[in-house]
Amino acid sequence: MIGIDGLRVNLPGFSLQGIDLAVGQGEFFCLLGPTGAGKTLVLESVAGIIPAAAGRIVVADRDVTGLPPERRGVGMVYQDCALFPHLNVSRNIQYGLRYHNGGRGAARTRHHDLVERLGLAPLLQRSVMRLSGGEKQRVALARALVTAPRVLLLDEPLAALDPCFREEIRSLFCSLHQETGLTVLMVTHDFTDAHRMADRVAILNNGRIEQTGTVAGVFRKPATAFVAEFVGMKNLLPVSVDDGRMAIGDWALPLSSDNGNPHLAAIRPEDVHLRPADPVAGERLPGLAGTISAIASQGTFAELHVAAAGVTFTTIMLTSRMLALDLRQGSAVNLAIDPADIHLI
Ligand SMILES: Nc1ncnc2c1ncn2[C@@H]1O[C@H](COP(=O)(O)OP(=O)(O)OP(=O)(O)O)[C@@H](O)[C@H]1O
Repeated sequence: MIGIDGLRVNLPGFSLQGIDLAVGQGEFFCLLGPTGAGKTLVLESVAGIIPAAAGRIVVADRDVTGLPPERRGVGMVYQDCALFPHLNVSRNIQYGLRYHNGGRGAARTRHHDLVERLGLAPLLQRSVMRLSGGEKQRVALARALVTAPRVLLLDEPLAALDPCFREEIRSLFCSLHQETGLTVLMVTHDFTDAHRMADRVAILNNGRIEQTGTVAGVFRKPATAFVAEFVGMKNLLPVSVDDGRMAIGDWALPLSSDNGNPHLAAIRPEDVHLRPADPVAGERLPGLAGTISAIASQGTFAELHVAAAGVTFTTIMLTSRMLALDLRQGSAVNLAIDPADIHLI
């Protein structure tokens, strides 16, 4: 439904360097990456706001590379909503139709349906300056959808919302997507959004795609150290390989022939299980003796750094459990890590 082939964009000081992406009909696809990675530029290229220096963009089987924005069949919602402050809610929504050809009757029906669906009826005459963050996003969404776009582009639509509205708008996007089967390409730098909404994701770094895959695949099996760090693999530890065995620090483990020649072990913090020093009788996971070297409180959770086997492992634990076990800096502990949870890069 959206095809991006070899897209290049050259700007002073930044370029998109050969982006390839295929988003299927009805798919909810998230483009993730740190700030300045080029995510918005990819969306703006699809929307026709930024010209491509090379490559091809296809929307709904039509090559739109040379078409102006209003003829591409895309609707776009921005982080800050980009509503017109001098127009009321109703006129902001109708503005979306200004540059679009199409039946007036059908547009009126869509306008009516969207106003109902998005709960905007009581707000139609209100100035957009007097709306909450969540209401503004609903108006921006209605303005984008009133043109009946073939695809919806969302540029960090949740980033400016406080947590309460964020959940409301997340649920709204999910149900709208399920009801309409619309193809969605959304930019975010929050992996929670991807977990909640996306079928697949691509991770962008400095103008290039590092990895594309299902949310679970990228989360559990990052292809590069950059992606591993981005998805929160707090343990990225050097691996040495010798004679069919590998070692993480002093911890020796078997190396299967499928593992190739890894240089990094990536382990999620929640997969590093910490117990008080004496291993529980019958413990089946391999244990490593260690000492807590630092504790960083995160409120409900605490991040614990544990020196073991000559390296430092990072784990997380409920603060209440940590206090109940009387764990503190310097406490002797035992770490259990299932080798199946070690992802080799
Ligand atoms: N019109 C432009 N002219 C020149 N440089 C630009 C333009 N638009 C974006 N850039 C630069 O291109 C780079 C990528 O910008 P982009 O907005 O795509 O990043 P992003 O991944 O969406 O970041 P964020 O998450 O912070 O929004 C940045 O360095 C930005 O300053």
